[in-house]
Amino acid sequence: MSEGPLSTVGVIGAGAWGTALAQMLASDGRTVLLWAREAELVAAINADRVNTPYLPGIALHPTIRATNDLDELSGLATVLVVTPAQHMGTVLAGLAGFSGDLVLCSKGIEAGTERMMADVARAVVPGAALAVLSGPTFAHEVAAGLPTAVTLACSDGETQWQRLSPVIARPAFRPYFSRDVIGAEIGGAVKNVLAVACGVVEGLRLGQNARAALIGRGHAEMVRFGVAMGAQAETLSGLSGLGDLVLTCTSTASRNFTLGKALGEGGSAAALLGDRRTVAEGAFTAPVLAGMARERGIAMPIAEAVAALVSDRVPARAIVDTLLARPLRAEVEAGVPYAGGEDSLG
Ligand SMILES: NC(=O)C1=CN([C@@H]2O[C@H](COP(=O)(O)OP(=O)(O)OC[C@H]3O[C@@H](n4cnc5c(N)ncnc54)[C@H](O)[C@@H]3O)[C@@H](O)[C@H]2O)C=CC1
Ligand SMILES: O=C(CO)COP(=O)(O)O
Repeated sequence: MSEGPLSTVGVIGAGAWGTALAQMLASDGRTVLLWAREAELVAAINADRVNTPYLPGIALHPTIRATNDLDELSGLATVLVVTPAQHMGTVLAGLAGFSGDLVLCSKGIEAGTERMMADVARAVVPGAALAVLSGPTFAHEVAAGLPTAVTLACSDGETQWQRLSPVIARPAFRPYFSRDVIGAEIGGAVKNVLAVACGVVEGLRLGQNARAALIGRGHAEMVRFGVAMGAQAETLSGLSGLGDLVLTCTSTASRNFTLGKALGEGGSAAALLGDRRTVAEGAFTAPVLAGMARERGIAMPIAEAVAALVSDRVPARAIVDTLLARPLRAEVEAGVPYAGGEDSLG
């Protein structure tokens, strides 16, 4: 299906992912309005056609225009939101009256409120039609035009998909339709936490078996939590769940994995998080995710371990010992990966 004359698309957030999405969207010649928080970045993108701080080495298409003014995006039909998860609510407050399709691309859970990104957006921009775009998508690969597939979960179902898919799909960028908004959100948020854990395995040189075990048992945690929150298990085994989990748990291109590796090598979380410019969402999601799981009686020992680690409460080696000492149990119970058990990681 074609969308007629190419519509202008807005992108909020000019970090690596927002800029890569703008580049992908502009690849068919359409205008993309890219909102950046930093005035100097707006000027640099418009003058030099490159986003050196966040996506260096990519020559941006001429139809991308950066702006610092959210009002410029308020009348568009489609806007992608790509801020760090913890700042989405504050930034979206500047677009409160928006009534088009708002496509949420950030991965995380809001600390303090325990809100998923769609809950944040629904509260702040009540007139928008929400969708979630999530999947295995390293920004630099999408910006380079390499083949990529994502879940596009539409809260308004097929009608919204018919509107959005021609705007978002490109020959090498394939969205797959879903109605499972919460499932797509949980996959992206939880995999960041698990990627930190896989980085720790690498930093401690625990081997490939340990990494695969962590991906398998981490996925079990994702499914337990997701199903309890109303997600479909199938979504969590798809692109935005298992697909993204495998990508981020196996590559030093992942910021979350790299953070975990440095923690495994003995770095302190406070020091590692203190002066980074780019966002490792798992560090912010782990404590709130672990808290939500505890409140609901859902066993998530790996998420608990990462929460303890990013708070500098327990050293990495001690956490591994605790995980290995857990009682033996069934792998699957009544169709859901085993849900029982208590853990204490400090
Ligand atoms: N980089 C990637 O490959 C992918 C990232 N994502 C998600 O996209 C979201 C954005 O990540 P990136 O684009 O990678 O960011 P980034 O790490 O490249 O850049 C950090 C961004 O945070 C913004 N920022 C810093 N302080 C802020 C504040 N107080 N208020 C508002 N914005 C602030 C900066 O302006 C910049 O845009 C995250 O939720 C991430 O999980 C999703 C898929 C792929
Ligand atoms: O979400 C991502 C890939 O899908 C990016 O992962 P990192 O934030 O760990 O780099």
